Amino acid sequence: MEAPSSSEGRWSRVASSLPVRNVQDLAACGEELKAETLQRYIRMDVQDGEVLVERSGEVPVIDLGRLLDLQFAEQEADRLRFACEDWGFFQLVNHGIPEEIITNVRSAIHKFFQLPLEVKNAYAQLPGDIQGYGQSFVVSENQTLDWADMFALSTQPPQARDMRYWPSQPHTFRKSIEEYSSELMKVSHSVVTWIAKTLNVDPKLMEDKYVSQFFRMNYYPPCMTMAEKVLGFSPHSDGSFITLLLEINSVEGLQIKKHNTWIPVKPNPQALIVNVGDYLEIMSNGKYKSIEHRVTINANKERITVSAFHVPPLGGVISPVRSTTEEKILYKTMGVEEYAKIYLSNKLDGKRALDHAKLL
Ligand SMILES: O=C(O)CCC(=O)C(=O)O
Ligand SMILES: [Fe+2]
Repeated sequence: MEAPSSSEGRWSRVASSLPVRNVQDLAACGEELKAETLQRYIRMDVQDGEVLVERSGEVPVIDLGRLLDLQFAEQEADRLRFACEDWGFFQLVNHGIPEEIITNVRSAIHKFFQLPLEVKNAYAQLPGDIQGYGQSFVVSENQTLDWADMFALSTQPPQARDMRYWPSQPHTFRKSIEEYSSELMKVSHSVVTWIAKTLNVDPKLMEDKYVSQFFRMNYYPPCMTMAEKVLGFSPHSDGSFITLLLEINSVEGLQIKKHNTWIPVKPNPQALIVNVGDYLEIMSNGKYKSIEHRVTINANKERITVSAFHVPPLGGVISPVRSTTEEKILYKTMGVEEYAKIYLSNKLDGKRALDHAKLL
C-alpha cells in the first residue's frame, strides 16, 4: 500500500480532483490516520446549523401500500403532499420490492466495496473534493448512458473519464442491480403518479420525467480521529426529478436541512428514502422542495448507500405546471440538458443551481 505522499496537501490546495484513495485505504486497513492526511477533508461549514436529533422522528413516512389501496389512498395522498411541500423527503415503506431483490443488491454492493481500491478505481468515481470524506461510484443503466456520461465527464479527473463500465465483480453485481433497477422503475412510477395527483397535475405530463435512471454507490469510511469535522457528502440538492436511496447497512449519516437546522434521518431497513429533486421543484412551480442534504461520518462505522437518480431524458424540456390558473409562474421553462449543465458546473457564482431556474 502506498504511503500518503507529501504532495497531497499541494494537490488539494489547487482544488483539483484527487481521488480519495488514501483515506479509504488507510481506514480500511485500520491504520492511524494522520492529521495531515485528514486536513484536506476538514470542512469549516460542518458546524453551520444545529443538528436536531430529537426531530428525527418527524421525518415523514409514506406507505405505498396505503396509496394503492382505495380505502386509504386519499388520506395517504394528503400525507404525501405535506411531505413533499414541507420536507422534500420521506421514508417510503411497503414499497413492494421483494425482499430477495433488496438482499441481493445489498450483498452485491457490499462486496463491491470490499474489492481492492485498484479494482474499484476503474469505475467512474467522484473526486474526493466534490464529495468529501467518502467515495462514490456511478453505474449506469443502458438507457441512460447519455446522462451518466455527462455526469462522469463533469466530475471525473481526466484519467478516469473513459473507464466506466459495469463492474465484473462480484459476479452477481450486474444482475442484482438490474433487477433492483426495474423494481425501482415500478415504485417511482407509482410515486410520481401520486405526486402528480397531489399537485392537481395530469399524470401524463410527468410520465416521461423520471424514466432515465442512474445509480451512485456511496461508501463513507469511519473516521476515528475527527469524525465531527469531516463530511461524507457536502450539502447539496439532487439534480434529479426524484431520488430513491437505499441504505445498504442501516448506519446513520444522512441529514436533511430544515429551517437552517440539520435533521438526521434514522435508518429504517424496510424503507427507501425518497426525495424531491430539482426538476420536480421546477415542474411543481416551487410547491415541492428539492431540499439540501448532507452526509456525516461516524467514528467507528462505515456507511454504504446506493442512490437511484430518476431524471428526465436529456433532450427534453422542463417547465412549471400550475395547479390552478391563478397561480403565478415562478420558474423558467428550460432544456433538461441546459439545467443539467448548470447543475453540474462548479462555477455557480455563489448561487444555487436552482436559483438559475427561477424567474426574477
Ligand atoms: O448516502 C446518502 O445517504 C446520501 C447520498 C446522496 O445524497 C446522493 O447520492 O445524492
Ligand atoms: Fe443527494
